[in-house]
Amino acid sequence: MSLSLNFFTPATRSPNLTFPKSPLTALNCLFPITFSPKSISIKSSASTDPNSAPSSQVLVSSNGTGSSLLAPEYNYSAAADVSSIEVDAVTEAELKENGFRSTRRTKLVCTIGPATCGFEQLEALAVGGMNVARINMCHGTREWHKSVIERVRRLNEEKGFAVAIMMDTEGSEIHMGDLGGASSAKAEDGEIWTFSVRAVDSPRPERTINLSYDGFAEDVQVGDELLVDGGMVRFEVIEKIGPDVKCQCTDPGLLLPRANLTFWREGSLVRERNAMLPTISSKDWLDIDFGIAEGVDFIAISFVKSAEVINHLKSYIAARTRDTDIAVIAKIESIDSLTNLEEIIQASDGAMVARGDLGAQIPLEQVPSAQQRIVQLCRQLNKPVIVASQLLESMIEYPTPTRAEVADVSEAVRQRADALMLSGESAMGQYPEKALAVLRSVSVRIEKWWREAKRHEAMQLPDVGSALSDCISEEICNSAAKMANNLEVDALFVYTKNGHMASLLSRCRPDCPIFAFTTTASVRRRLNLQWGLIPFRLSFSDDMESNLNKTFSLLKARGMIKSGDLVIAVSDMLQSIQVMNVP
Ligand SMILES: Nc1ncnc2c1ncn2[C@@H]1O[C@H](COP(=O)(O)OP(=O)(O)O)[C@@H](O)[C@H]1O
Ligand SMILES: C=C(OP(=O)(O)O)C(=O)O
Ligand SMILES: [K+]
Ligand SMILES: [Mg+2]
Repeated sequence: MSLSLNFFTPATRSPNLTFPKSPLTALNCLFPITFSPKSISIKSSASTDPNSAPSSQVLVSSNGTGSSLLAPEYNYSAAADVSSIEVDAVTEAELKENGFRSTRRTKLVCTIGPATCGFEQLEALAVGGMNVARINMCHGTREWHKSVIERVRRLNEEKGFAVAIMMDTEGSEIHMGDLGGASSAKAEDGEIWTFSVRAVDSPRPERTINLSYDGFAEDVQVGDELLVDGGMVRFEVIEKIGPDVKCQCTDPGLLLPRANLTFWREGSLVRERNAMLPTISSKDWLDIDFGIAEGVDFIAISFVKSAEVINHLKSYIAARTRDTDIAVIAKIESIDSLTNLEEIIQASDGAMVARGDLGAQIPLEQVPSAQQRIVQLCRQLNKPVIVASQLLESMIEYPTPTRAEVADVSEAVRQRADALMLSGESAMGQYPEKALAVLRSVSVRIEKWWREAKRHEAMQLPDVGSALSDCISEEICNSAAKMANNLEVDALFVYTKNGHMASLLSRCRPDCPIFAFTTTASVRRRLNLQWGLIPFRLSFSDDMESNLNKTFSLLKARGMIKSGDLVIAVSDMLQSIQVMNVP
C-alpha cells in the first residue's frame, strides 16, 4: 500500500511542521508529532515533555526500509497464546474471508421468546449475527428468563461469543392480562367485549379482558376509543358498569397477551390518572433486582417520562454492583419522553426508539420524524440508539419481508442508528433466523452503498465532556476517524478500559471498522451494542508499544490482519494517535 506520509527519513521530530492533511495540522498545535517512514505518532503533550528526546514509539515500517523500530518484545510468541485474545468466531471468519470492509457496522438485537429460547436456537441467532439478546419482562416467568440468561452465558463461554443481555421492564402503563394462557384472542367487528379491572375467573369468560390498571373504569368515558397495541384492534366504549367497561369492536384483529392499551378522546390520547403511574412499578423493581443478580448488561426502562427516574435507577444499580456496570437504556415511547428527550438521553447510557408504543401515543405519521430526531440526538450526545418494533413484522408469518419493510430497515441503517431490534419476529415468529438474516444483509448492503457513494453528510458533533482530558479524547477520536477516512486505512484500533474512547470513535461513524480492545468481558459485551465496534477482550498494559506488538502478533496468527494493513491506533491510557502498517 502506498502512503503519502513517508517523506521524513530517518525519524525526526518537529513540533512546528505543517502537514498537508488538515486533521494533523489542527493537532499539530496541541501535540508534538513524531514522523518516521510510513508512520506518525502524535502524543499528548500532557504526557510528554516537548523538549525531551523523542520517546520510544511504536513506529512500524511495512517494507522493512527505514529504521527498524519494532520493540524487542515483538518476538512475543503468538502461536503459544492465540487464545489470549477473545473475539467471536463469526467475526473472525468474516474478517478472514472477506476482509475489513465486509464487516457489518449496524448491531442487531433479538427479543428471545418461545421460538428462540433453546440452546441451539440461541446459537443459530448468535451465528446469524445477534449482538444482544433481549428478554422482555412483560412475558414469561423469572425462571424462564433465568434459563435464557444461563444459555446465553453458556453459549458465550463455550463458543466464544460476546452476546450481551438486555432486560426490558414491563413498565406500569395500561395493559391487558395474559388471556388465561391463550396465545391470542380474535375480536370481530361489532362484537361487545368487557374490559375489567376485576380479577376475572379462570378459565377466562368469553369476550372478557382483564386489565392491569385499577383506575381504568374511572378514567374512561363513554365514546372514548380504545386502541390495543397502538391500533392493531380498536374498540369504542359504549357503557360503564362499575369496574366493567363494555366496548364494541370497531377494527377487528388479534388480541395478544399483555398487549398495551391506550384510550383516545376526540382524536387525542387521554392521560388522566394513568399519567401518575410510576415509570418503574413494584414488579419492575423486583425484575430489576433479578437483572442485577443475574448480571445482565443492559436494563431498558419502559415508558420513561423524565431524567429523574433514570438517575434514580442508575444510583440504585451503582449501590448494588461493585465490579460490573449495567447500562441503562431509556425507551422513548411516550409523549412525555419526547417532551423531555434531551435530558432523558443525557442521563441514560443509551436509548431505544420503541416505535410500537410510541405509535400508540403520537399519530403514526409523526413516528418517522421522531425516530430521526432521537437517532440524531443520541449520536450527538454519544449514546447508543436502537430502532425497534415492526421492522420486519410480516416475517412473523412469512419467510420473506415486504418491500416496505426492507425500505424501513434501510432508512434506520442510513440514519446510522447503532442497532436494529427484532421483537415478535424473533420471539414468537415462524422465521427468526430468516428475519435476522434480512436485517444482516440489508444492513451490510446499505452501509456499503452509502459508504461508496460517500453520501454521509458530516454531522456536527458537539463536545460531550467538559473536563480538559475528555475534550482531548474527543479531539483525538474525531481526528483519528477523519484521518482514517482520508487515508483509507483498513481499521482503527482503540485500547479502552471502560469503553468510552471506543464509543467516541463509534460516534464518528468512520468508513473502516473499529477494533475495540478491552480488558473485561463485561465491557466487551456492552460495546457489542455500538455501531462499527468489533469488541475484543485482551489484557493489555499502559505501554502502547507492547500492546500493539502483542495485538499484531495475535491477530496475524489468527489470520485476521496481515502485513501491510494500514491501521490507526488510539488509546485511553496514553492520549495518542499512531498510524502504522502492520509489520
Ligand atoms: N418471554 C416470552 N414468553 C412468551 N412470549 C413472548 C416472550 N417474549 C415475547 N413474547 C411474544 O412475542 C411478542 C413480541 O414481543 P415484544 O415486542 O417484546 O412484546 P410486546 O408485544 O408485549 O411489546 C409478544 O407479544 C409475545 O407474544
Ligand atoms: C420496544 C417496545 O416496547 P415493548 O415491546 O416492551 O412494548 C415498543 O413499544 O416498541
Ligand atoms: K417491555
Ligand atoms: Mg413498548
